[in-house]
Amino acid sequence: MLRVAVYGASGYTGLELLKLLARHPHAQVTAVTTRQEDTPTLEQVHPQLTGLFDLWLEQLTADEVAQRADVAFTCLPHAASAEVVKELVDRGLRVIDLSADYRLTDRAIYEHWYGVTHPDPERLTTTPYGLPELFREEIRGAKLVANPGCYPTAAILGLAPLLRAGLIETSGIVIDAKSGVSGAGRNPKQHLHFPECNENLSPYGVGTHRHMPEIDQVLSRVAGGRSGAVEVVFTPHLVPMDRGEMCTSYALPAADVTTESLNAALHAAYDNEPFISVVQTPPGTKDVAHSNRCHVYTRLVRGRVIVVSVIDNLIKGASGAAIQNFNLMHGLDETIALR
Ligand SMILES: NC(=O)C1=CN([C@@H]2O[C@H](COP(=O)(O)OP(=O)(O)OC[C@H]3O[C@@H](n4cnc5c(N)ncnc54)[C@H](OP(=O)(O)O)[C@@H]3O)[C@@H](O)[C@H]2O)C=CC1
Ligand SMILES: CC(=O)N[C@@H](CCC(=O)OP(=O)(O)O)C(=O)O
Repeated sequence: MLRVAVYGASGYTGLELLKLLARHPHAQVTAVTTRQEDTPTLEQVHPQLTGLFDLWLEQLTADEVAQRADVAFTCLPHAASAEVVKELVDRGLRVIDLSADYRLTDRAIYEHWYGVTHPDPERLTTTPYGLPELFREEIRGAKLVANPGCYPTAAILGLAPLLRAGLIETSGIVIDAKSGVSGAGRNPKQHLHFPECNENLSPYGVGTHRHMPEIDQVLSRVAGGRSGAVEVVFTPHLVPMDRGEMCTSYALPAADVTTESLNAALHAAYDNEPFISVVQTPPGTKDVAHSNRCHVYTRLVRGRVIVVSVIDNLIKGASGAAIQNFNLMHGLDETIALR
């Protein structure tokens, strides 16, 4: 049995993670942390967890956590997360970081897009990017894994097999993305207030969203330097629904591509993957809601390749992927607690 600590347990990814951990046969949650002075029970913070854990949220030092846990999930905002992660890794814990802190391998790019000094830059080049469908072997046995962002997960899963197969050009990729409001976390903000976001559809972070360099980095690696680095145009939209995420991506075909050859490349990549399905009718976010699944759909239309991918932002886009990485890091069946 692995003893598990969850940092930032009061948030949305913390909640989803705890629901999955509650049914994990090899995990026992022994610590849940908060910055707050009072110590509510998990049930008070998340009534959905009633009866599942006998735990209080606590302010704990890294030394205290190291005595109680073998593994930690850090469900914290970026920058705050790396401050904690470095202390835990130094004390021998394995860590799955749900924040963006270890995803970008270049410190200068991180500091440019996030506007903060990286608290633990030495680990940036050695931390695997936790997308098992692309980097499974690097994740196996790793001490620290960078869980991907939700939008990058959906976008990359749609585009990577087509890039790798040489079916799309590296330049000219456009990603039109949509997310439910839980993607922004539980902390209230004005644009997430019900009268502001209900019955409204709005783009944000146009040209400035920090997931753009993350997608570029991973797709450039997948393309293997073919025609230089990938630079996508990525525009996210906030959709008035609780959860779910869709990326509709457009790319230029690189060769004599057909809808059949596009589908063949996706099938070759995903037919043995437990959580990815290539579908033949346009997918919707409800098809994968509350699951660790991603559905991918592709067509060639008027000389453009279209790829649609859907995930649940809180599961395959965050906590489900974190459990998948936890399983891989510990040599367990990757699908435990996720089927
Ligand atoms: N929501 C999503 O769909 C996804 C989120 N992520 C990433 O996962 C991480 C967690 O996200 P999410 O659960 O949505 O966020 P939430 O805002 O819902 O929860 C984060 C928790 O972290 C704690 N916290 C907040 N600020 C700080 C701080 N400065 N220092 C330490 N602790 C803090 C808070 O707990 P307390 O007040 O009790 O201390 C809070 O409840 C973030 O990095 C996010 O970007 C990644 C993929 C998808
Ligand atoms: C709707 C909404 O606001 N979504 C978030 C995505 C959260 C996420 O996955 O971001 P991390 O990179 O921090 O993990 C955003 O656009 O910032």
